[in-house]
Amino acid sequence: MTAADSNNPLIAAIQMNSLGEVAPNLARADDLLADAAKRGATLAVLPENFALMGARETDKLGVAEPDATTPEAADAATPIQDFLARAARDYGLWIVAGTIPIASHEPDRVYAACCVYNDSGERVARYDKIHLFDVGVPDSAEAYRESATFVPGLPEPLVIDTPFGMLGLSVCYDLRFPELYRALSAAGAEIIVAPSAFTHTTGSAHWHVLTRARAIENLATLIAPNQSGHHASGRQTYGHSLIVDSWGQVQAEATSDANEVVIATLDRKRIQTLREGFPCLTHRRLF
Ligand SMILES: O=C(O)CNC(=O)[C@H](CS)NC(=O)CCC(=O)C(=O)O
Repeated sequence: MTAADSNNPLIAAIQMNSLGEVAPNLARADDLLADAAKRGATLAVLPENFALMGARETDKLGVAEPDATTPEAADAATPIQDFLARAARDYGLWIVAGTIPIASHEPDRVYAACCVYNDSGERVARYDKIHLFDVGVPDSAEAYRESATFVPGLPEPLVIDTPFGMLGLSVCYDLRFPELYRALSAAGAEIIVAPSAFTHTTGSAHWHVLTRARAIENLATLIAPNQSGHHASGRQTYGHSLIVDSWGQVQAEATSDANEVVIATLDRKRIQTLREGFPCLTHRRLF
């Protein structure tokens, strides 16, 4: 298998243990992307918050950037987005860049933006996380209020045309909202990404079931890189980054709780064959 085999490209989920400073996280992401490219991947997906898992949620405000494709960025520094464009171009790799904090119209809240770069380093899409993690974790002292720092994206499915198929975008907590994935597959998605920072507690209980269910329901390949290990906040994330095929089987899974690249073959033909022979997507009665 080579990267040139466009019907069966290699795809990578990049697991990270991101810490509290941007520069070392970008250096680590750079190494991992280079490794994915060297191993023949044509698409690599970074986890949520790959550039910063800070001591406090509000640390993300301090590193938020204007959207580099807008006039507001003309006089501003955009080091994270510059890095992503450069890495995609240098490594000839499509990159789905987990999430990064991008400025909103509000002074004290930002978007959790998932930007996609093609292998020439052009940004071809931006999805803003729709569902925000405002929860108390049952039977634990853990509580999260993502909406204190983040503005939700508009509730619209985003699917983009790529050389390896129609790619649907989602992030982390979105995995608990199956209607988004229905909307993505209805809009043509064959591959769905879900870059994540699942907590260790909820990941142990739900990560494999949620990712596999979304793949099974939609007969779509799911690429779900996760944060892993302990972070500057003292929190622990679950790891077990996954590539799940369109029949819901785990094709590749991270085995460490550190930085790791997991790679699998995307079988595009199988997605089509499955959808024709097992047409549950066309048997829908409600949505
Ligand atoms: O915790 C951190 O520092 C980073 N986490 C994140 O960035 C995001 C928002 S708080 N995590 C999730 O959405 C977890 C969802 C989840 O775990 C579930 O749905 O069970």
